[in-house]
Amino acid sequence: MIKAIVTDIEGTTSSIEFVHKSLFPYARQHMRSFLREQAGDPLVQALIDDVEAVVGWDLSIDEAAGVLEQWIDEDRKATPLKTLQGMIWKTGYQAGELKGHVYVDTPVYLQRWHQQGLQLYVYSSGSVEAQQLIFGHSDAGDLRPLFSGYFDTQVGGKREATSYRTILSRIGLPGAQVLFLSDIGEELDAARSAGMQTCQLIRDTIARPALAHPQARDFSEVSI
Ligand SMILES: CSCCC(=O)C(=O)COP(=O)(O)O
Ligand SMILES: [Mg+2]
Repeated sequence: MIKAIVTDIEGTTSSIEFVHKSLFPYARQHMRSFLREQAGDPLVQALIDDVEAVVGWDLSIDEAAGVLEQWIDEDRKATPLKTLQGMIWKTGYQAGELKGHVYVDTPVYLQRWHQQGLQLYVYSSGSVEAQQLIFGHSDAGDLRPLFSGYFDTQVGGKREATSYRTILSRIGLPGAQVLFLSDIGEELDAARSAGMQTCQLIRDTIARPALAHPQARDFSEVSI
């Protein structure tokens, strides 16, 4: 019996278009000025140190901005980039320049599953702060009260089974009682390797069907 649902964001609760055409361009547009203004913040400096560790040499602020802009263009899921994006998006949401997209069925079924007593969690490459922002400032209002917890790449990459084992140990349930929702077959494969139940969301024609997993066109078709 399913007792918890862990959901991906991009392509699952929210559209890929919103992430790639609104969120990523917003972060790219503001990355350089954000780094220039916030370089004195020890957290920002530590994130730049993490970028330097990946590229293998010291970077000026402008060079770091150039690397991070390139990573945005390449859709890299690097943790320092994801943390910085969340910090930049926070300003955008607070200024009303960003509104978190969720599909119309997303709040309806999150609410229904929550009322049924299921525990709801998020696992996204976006930072925990970014996850709380998109659901806190969503088209359907503040959805954060529905969630019991959030996981990002601090637990590991989404295509690695060990990440899902870590999530299971944090949730405190066996994999057989946890359903993972995602649009990406490799993520579902990794979750299943860790023992989780899976369902692939095929929201649009961009999605690549992974026939090894049950499929749903929206949350109304997800079988609990
Ligand atoms: C938290 S909203 C931004 C999502 C994001 O940055 C991203 O890279 C999409 O990752 P996901 O794991 O949700 O597909
Ligand atoms: Mg996704």
